[in-house]
Amino acid sequence: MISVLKKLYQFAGEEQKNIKKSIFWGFFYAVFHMFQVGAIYFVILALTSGNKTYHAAWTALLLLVVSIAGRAIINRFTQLQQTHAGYFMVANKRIEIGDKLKRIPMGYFNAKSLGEITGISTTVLDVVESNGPVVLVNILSGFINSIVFLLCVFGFDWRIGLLALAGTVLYLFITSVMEKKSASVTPRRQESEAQLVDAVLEQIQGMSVIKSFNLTGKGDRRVREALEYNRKSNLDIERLFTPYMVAQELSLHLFSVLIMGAGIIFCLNGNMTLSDALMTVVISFLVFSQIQSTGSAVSLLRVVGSSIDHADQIDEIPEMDSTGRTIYPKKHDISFDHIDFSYDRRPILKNVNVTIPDRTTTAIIGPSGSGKTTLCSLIARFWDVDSGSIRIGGTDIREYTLESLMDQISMVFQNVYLFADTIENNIKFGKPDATHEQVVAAAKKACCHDFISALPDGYDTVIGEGGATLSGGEKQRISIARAMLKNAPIIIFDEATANVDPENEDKLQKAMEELMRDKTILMIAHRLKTVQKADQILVLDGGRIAQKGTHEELKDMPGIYRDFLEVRKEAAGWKL
Ligand SMILES: Nc1ncnc2c1ncn2[C@@H]1O[C@H](COP(=O)(O)OP(=O)(O)OP(=O)(O)O)[C@@H](O)[C@H]1O
Repeated sequence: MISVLKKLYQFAGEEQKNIKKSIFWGFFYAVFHMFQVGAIYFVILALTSGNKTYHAAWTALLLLVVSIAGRAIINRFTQLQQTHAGYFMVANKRIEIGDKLKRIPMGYFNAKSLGEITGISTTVLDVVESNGPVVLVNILSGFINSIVFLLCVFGFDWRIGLLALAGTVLYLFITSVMEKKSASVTPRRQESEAQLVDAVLEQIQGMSVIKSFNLTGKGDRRVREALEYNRKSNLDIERLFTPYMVAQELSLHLFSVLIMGAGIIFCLNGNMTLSDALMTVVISFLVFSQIQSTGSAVSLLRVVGSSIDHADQIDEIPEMDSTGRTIYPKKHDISFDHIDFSYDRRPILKNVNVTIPDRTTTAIIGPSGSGKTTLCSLIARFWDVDSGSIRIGGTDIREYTLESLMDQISMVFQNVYLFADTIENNIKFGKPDATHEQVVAAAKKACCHDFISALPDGYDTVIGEGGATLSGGEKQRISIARAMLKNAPIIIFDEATANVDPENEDKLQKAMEELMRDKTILMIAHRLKTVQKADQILVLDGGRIAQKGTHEELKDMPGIYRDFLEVRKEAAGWKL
């Protein structure tokens, strides 16, 4: 239990000061609580001594008022401190996770699903946010307050003190056994919650497919299974905890009765005054209240601890960018030096050895699955090569910091992702300090100014998550405007013509030509015109460079490119 408390305290980071304050004020809360006990004692003394004056009643009333007001004020401050600590310690962790995810290989997103990461950032951290500081403060101040109360009881009567101590020790023993047992079931609950988030996310993302295949009602099998697993793991926790909770309750009730009985017996035997015996009855009701609230917090502590472990798993993923330098090369030629690359253990690119000279355009073509997208992704270090090296301006890309590497590159892919934000902010994504005029200029060059201006809120129009409220062609042109504004010297381009109507295709083409001027371009080409105009054509086949040259050099040479030209429109699996 102590190790989990330490872990939680360390997790709080900068918020430790608020937690410390909360515990400090928690001590005074207990002192004000003792005023209430004092008030009762005053009344009992007055009633049993026969000295029935208003003085005792007023004193008791004053003590009660001070006790209630003091606790109310302290409660208000500690609640604020705890909410602040909970919110900020988790907000900091969420920002840390976001930063971390930018620095890890994309392969992680294959192995760990989106749902797992979403689950950690939402439900898992929510548990820490809403319970972490409360649990920590309740346990620590609960212990301090119990000790203070016990010392007072010992001061009052050592025999009653011993009974109260025995009850407390028994209660803590049962609590600690329960806490250890819970270690075996709480991680399973975390896992089931992450699975549930994963299943729900997948269902929402695939909703259009579910609807189009009329699978409503059947498509939620994974969600149902995840719900069932979640229900079962929650019930397992309850089943495991219930007997211990009953034992906790019984032990405290037993010792309350023993304390009460002892007071009465001592009084009857003449070993205790009537007023002290009455006070003992009062003590029997109050003495365990603090330790009881500590006990309930302990059962939550394990859940919070295992949530922290779950969230900390993300820290253990090795980062890609630990040794990079900030480099801004003068030239932006890209060279692939005998590179091999596999996804897990499946070889995809084999001995690729080619250079893309500075400020030239290289078109990559090849059958679906030949490795075109993979080759492009390696330049931005979405993954690292297995062997060989990729250099930009003569320097291995692994020597760049991720920031300085990404400053050299703009990527425009077919699947454009736009954030649920204004169009202006989406265009400014690669250059957040750009002015409105610069945004408009980029949008004009990318042929999207007209359709943006026609929207009711123009550049301030908020687009749906992923660009849901725009057409495919509009999204692509916005992503080109984004790349134009960033003005990186290297453009990696998936020439997108699929699902774009002829009018949009012309506009897209114009936008692309504008973007490509004076840049080093690596383009997955789909249009014959683009391929013919390229300074260099790479033909990828089965992860190898099968042919390399200009259109003029390759068009009459026997080989894949010539076959491709001849049958380009009919050939299955080729994209044009
Ligand atoms: N993230 C990934 N994890 C594992 N395998 C992958 C991943 N991405 C692609 N692959 C596999 O690697 C191979 C090459 O894929 P890649 O997308 O690079 O081909 P491509 O030539 O761009 O195809 P297309 O023209 O259809 O877009 C394919 O067999 C694909 O299944």
